[in-house]
Amino acid sequence: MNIIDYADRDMLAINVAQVVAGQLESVLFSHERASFAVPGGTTPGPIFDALCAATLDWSRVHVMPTDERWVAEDDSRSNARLIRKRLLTSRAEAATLVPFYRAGQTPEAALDEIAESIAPYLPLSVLLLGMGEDMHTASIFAGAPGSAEALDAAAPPLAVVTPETQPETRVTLTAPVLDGALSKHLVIFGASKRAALERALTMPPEEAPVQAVLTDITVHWAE
Ligand SMILES: O=C(O)[C@H](O)[C@@H](O)[C@H](O)[C@H](O)COP(=O)(O)O
Repeated sequence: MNIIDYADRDMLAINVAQVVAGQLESVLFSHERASFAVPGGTTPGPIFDALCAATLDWSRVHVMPTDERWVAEDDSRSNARLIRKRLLTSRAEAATLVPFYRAGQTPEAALDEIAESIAPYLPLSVLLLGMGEDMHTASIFAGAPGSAEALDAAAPPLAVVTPETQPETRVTLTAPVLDGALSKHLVIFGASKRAALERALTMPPEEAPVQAVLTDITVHWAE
């Protein structure tokens, strides 16, 4: 795990966008397409704002959420909504979103169909993750129903997790898929998340799910 400290969040957003754009572009030099999984929450927005203007062949990039709250895309909590609004705009509008939410279906019933829709894009070319102060990442929340399955080394690509701290059920990429990404980035802001990451290094994944994806990852941190 490599940690890069930035002078401020703007510097971080610009640099992470440049690094990710470069990694996507180099994948596209030797592959027909590239896949990019991104988190929800408040962290990625500024990175998306910088990345969406990058000059690369976005028409060959498939973007998916690392996890989705099981809400309609017009719901303010939807990650697909965040991605469409902040990332798939400007030059990146040409990219393809691979959404998880399926209207009228339960997460459990939709899981196989979603797994089929993401299968062509695995392993992930580039992964961007966030982390909660409780050391969850994607929607793998310690102790939540479904998280043990999501952390299993033999887990299928997706799991349904129902964190009691969250207002809705989640569908998340599982640890093997996240950890198997070819280029991995974790972005965290603030002293408390930095301390939480340090704690996670001394804990098992069952108690600190982010621990399951920390091999060969670049952590980007700003106050
Ligand atoms: O859907 C989500 O919410 C994210 O995928 C989740 O894993 C997020 O990265 C963390 O909860 C951190 O959220 P903040 O960026 O808001 O701190």
